[in-house]
Amino acid sequence: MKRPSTWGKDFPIANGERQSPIDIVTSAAEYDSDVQGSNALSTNYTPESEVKLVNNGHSIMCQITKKGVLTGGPLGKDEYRLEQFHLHWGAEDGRGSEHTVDGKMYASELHLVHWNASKYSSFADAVQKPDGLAVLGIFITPGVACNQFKVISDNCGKLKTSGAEMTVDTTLDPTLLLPSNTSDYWTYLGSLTTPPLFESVTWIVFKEPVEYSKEQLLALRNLVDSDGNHMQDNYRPPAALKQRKVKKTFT
Ligand SMILES: CCCCCCc1ccc(S(N)(=O)=O)cc1
Ligand SMILES: [Zn+2]
Repeated sequence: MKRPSTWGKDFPIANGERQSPIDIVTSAAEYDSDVQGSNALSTNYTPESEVKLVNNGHSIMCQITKKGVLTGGPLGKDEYRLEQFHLHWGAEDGRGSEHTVDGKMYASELHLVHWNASKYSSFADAVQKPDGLAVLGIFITPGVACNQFKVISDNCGKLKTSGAEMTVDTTLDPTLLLPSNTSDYWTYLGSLTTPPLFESVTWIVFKEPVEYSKEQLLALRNLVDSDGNHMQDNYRPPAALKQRKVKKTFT
């Protein structure tokens, strides 16, 4: 994939009104009490009984096969189905996340991608609809190892080149990839952060980062992309906020 600065030519929506990621200016975010209590954000994931991993040339992706559901919070009454998760990261710890918080970049960002199964028939059908997708963004910071992520990081060596796929014969519970606090998040209307950049994503970015070990981050940086280079810095820089408001669920 060419550099983000070149995307505007082939994907004019790159300069659209609801592009992602954004810099989250915490002082400008508006508290929204409506996303608490009974309609708090809720995940109900079924652990994968085997794990399908793909090096798709610009990230490492886990294709979900079990029924996993995200509801509540900013999603109204709709039920969003977990489709896949993947990550973005830097060449070093000081950069790599797509969203930033008051200009701060994290080392990596995990995206759990869901599609609106209450209104659409498939991910492909939902991917271009304004209320089609919901993505959970989890910031990653260097620290202790994340045990559930070992299923991915321990297999990066076997997924080195673009197009490589494998099925790992182990279970994986996506719930264990989430931060302990899933009540505090920012949410706003945005887009896919890679081409085709469709403006179809309700973003939910958790305030609490998750720790991965140095080794786990290094495993990501040793992957090879579709250009045959080390897969690093596969993050899009923040786009203009334009006429949008970011909501927050905490004071
Ligand atoms: C017509 C096929 C479209 C596939 C779109 C795949 C995709 C999913 C999530 C994200 S992200 N980084 O915004 O979570 C980017 C791209
Ligand atoms: Zn992503």
